[in-house]
Amino acid sequence: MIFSRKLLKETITSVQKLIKHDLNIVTADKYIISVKAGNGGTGLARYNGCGGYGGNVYFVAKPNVAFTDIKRKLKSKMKIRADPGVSANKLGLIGAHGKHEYFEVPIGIEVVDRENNTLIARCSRPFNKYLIARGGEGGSANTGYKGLPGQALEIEVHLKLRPNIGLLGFPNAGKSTILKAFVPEKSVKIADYPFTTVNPQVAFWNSSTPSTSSTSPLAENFTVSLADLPGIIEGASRNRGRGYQFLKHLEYADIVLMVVDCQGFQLKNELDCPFRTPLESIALLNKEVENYDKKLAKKPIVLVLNKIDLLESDESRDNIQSLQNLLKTKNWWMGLPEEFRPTIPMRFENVIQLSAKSGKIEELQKVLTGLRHHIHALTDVPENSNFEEKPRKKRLL
Ligand SMILES: Nc1nc2c(ncn2[C@@H]2O[C@H](COP(=O)(O)OP(=O)(O)OP(=O)(O)O)[C@@H](O)[C@H]2O)c(=O)[nH]1
Ligand SMILES: [Mg+2]
Repeated sequence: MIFSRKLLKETITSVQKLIKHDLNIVTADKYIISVKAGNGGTGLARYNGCGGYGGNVYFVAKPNVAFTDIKRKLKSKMKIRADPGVSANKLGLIGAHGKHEYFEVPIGIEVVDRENNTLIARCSRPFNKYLIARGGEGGSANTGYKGLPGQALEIEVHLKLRPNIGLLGFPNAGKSTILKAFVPEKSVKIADYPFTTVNPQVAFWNSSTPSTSSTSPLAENFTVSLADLPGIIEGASRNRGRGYQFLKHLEYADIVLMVVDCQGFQLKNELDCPFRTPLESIALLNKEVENYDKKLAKKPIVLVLNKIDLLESDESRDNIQSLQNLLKTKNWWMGLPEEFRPTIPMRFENVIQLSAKSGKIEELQKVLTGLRHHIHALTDVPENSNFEEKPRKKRLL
């Protein structure tokens, strides 16, 4: 009996651990939902009766809602509906308004209208409500006593991670190995083939470095979130290799950690996948990032030249040293052929040589700690919603 209790406790603990671990793996970061606001109720022409307005559909940003809760609540139908307005009749000349639908979503999601690919709302303010679809006007003399239809639209909701530090690089560069070096207790999938990481995953690193600045909110002991993203490939900004879905997670990153294999990169040993030197890889990553979003190329970026333990000759070590020196200059890209040159060349905050596999990442940690003035506390949510609500018209009757 005692034994089985112990076993049960152990099982519960390991399941809890697993769940905790799973929460940090982002298995879904986009849903498609059909939204329909309520139709207006019909009026009654003979008695000048007015139908009620249809209900609106709102999203309410809530801190304790997870992205996957959306799917859990909507199940496979993925539909959100608000009530129609009540029609006028002889006994009730003013029809009641339809009930609004308030749907809870996690903070930070973005809502895009699929028809014209426009951003409808950025749900960034906790407990704020965001109008997604407006209910139809109730029938009255204005509308010829017809109830107007509520807005109907198909939307995409996007989860964008807000990591303090986002890892960027071609496949196999060693991004996950770096994450693992930061958080050795986390189970991270690492392998010697491209696309090992298929879903973004987030880890938390606690730095207990003594404070040098009294102004930083994160002085002394601070925790930063790191997002390990799947490797992108050339053409990622045109969504090749689902690149768009991964680059979007860097939009809100405070610092981008760009990782490049110091021996260069080739996706496959095939003609249409040419070998890229480390410098070409960096320039191509720069181009992908700027094509996706110019603002991204201007973020604070730390560049890691990884796998230096694989450099065998003095000559190759010297070459990497010269490359490191070149990358610290403003015009690092100028010697490249035209097709590699970025439009917005990145200015690296720092360039580091590393062997992530060895786990010795103190220098990188020091550099990131030195950049903590760029890092927002994990609770900060930038506010930039400008969506205004239009009140329902007052009716005279
Ligand atoms: N020798 C050496 N190998 C490394 C180093 N860092 C990573 N590797 C190896 O490189 C391979 C790829 O490492 P990952 O960390 O999975 O690379 P990734 O960038 O996360 O790859 P994707 O998830 O496919 O984008 C693995 O076999 C690692 O063990 C390093 O510093 N030195
Ligand atoms: Mg990986």
